[in-house]
Amino acid sequence: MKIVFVCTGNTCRSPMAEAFLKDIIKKKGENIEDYSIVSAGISTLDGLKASENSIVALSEYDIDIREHKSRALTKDLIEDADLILTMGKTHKEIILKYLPDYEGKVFTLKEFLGEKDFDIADPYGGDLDIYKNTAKEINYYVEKLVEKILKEKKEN
Ligand SMILES: N[C@@H](Cc1ccc(OP(=O)(O)O)cc1)C(=O)O
Repeated sequence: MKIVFVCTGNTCRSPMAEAFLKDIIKKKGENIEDYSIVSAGISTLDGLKASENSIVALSEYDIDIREHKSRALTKDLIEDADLILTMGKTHKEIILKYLPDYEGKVFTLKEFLGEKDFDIADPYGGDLDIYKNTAKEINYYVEKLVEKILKEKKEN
């Protein structure tokens, strides 16, 4: 299964989501080789480090994202993915504005999990507490995501 998380800069939210998903999938005893889990940004450059506060926030979960390098979202990444999960509504809207054919596989993370409030707020420029809250929120939803993926896998 190929999943792409999308945010704006790919230095804060989507790298957290990517790292949480890899970590939780492994902890559930799943074979990580069965999954391709990446993240990308709608408006970024390739090769930027994760923001310092994101690195610190995830270190509290014993997750190390110091090696993360940002990547710009591409049409190829979207075409190739099974599921594209965006951090905000705008990210989804931008993708579908250019690539409307992929409507069936692009969702906000919260929408995909049946929530009404669609955005994971952008912590960019905020203090460490804001990043810790973002990490907590993303971790919560990624836990739910794993439950959903594994449930669907069992049923199929
Ligand atoms: N605001 C930044 C870009 C940016 C926006 C959001 C951001 O956070 P995230 O990686 O969660 O989208 C990171 C970077 C700029 O001034 O260019």
